[in-house]
Amino acid sequence: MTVKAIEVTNLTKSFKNGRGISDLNLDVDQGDIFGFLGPNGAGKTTAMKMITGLMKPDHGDVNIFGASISEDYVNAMKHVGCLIETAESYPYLTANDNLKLFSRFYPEVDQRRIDECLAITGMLKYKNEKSQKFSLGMKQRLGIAAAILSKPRLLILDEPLNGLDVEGMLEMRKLIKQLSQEGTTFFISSHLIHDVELTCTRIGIIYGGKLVNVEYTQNILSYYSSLENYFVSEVDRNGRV
Ligand SMILES: Nc1ncnc2c1ncn2[C@@H]1O[C@H](COP(=O)(O)OP(=O)(O)OP(=O)(O)O)[C@@H](O)[C@H]1O
Repeated sequence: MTVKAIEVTNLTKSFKNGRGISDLNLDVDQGDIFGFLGPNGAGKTTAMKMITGLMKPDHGDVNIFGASISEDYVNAMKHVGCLIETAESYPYLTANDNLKLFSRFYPEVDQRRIDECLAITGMLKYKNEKSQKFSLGMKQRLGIAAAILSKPRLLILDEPLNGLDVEGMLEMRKLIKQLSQEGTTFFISSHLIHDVELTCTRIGIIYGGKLVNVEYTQNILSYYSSLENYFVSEVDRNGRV
């Protein structure tokens, strides 16, 4: 049996205001483009921060390719690239120099690979421009370029379409599919139902801090006319909170 890309067990985080994540259990198989779909405030970023070790859960654990985030962080994150919340870069450095700085964590990443990542994300033509002049979409692409530098087996992306225009969204979707065909597994959070429907092979719906259901996109679309109809029906079935 192949090891799961991500295994989340009983993940719980309760903020002082009573909101957070409650007893989240989910698996992401290798090869999935897993869409973590939920409205604003559903708990996507909180879950993703715990999955990538940026936030400590109250309970539960996460295994990535079999290694525990809480007990074996370095091994768990060894094959992971991530982009959580907004893509940060050094504004006074060029796109190229930002990636060079980032690549110091990865001895195998050379200038050729940096150029390759800039090309893959459509940023090669802005290679020598400082990131302070970049639009949100360009910063997002630079963030993805940084996340794929080390050729990670798993990419964890929090709202990767944030700030992208229609053309940017099409390109990002194409990029995700291309990397997926080359063997990368994805865990992507989004509140954009239409985009998740077009991009993801499996979908987990999160609502009010709880995972409502997980299903293959193909199965959803064989029973429902759109992901939106499925989403509304699942949320209703599980009781709006
Ligand atoms: N540090 C915190 N302290 C208190 N409450 C928080 C904290 N971080 C998040 N929350 C609350 O937890 C809930 C989940 O927030 P989270 O940012 O995970 O949602 P999200 O699904 O990523 O939403 P969005 O799409 O708007 O980014 C929200 O109600 C939010 O107000």
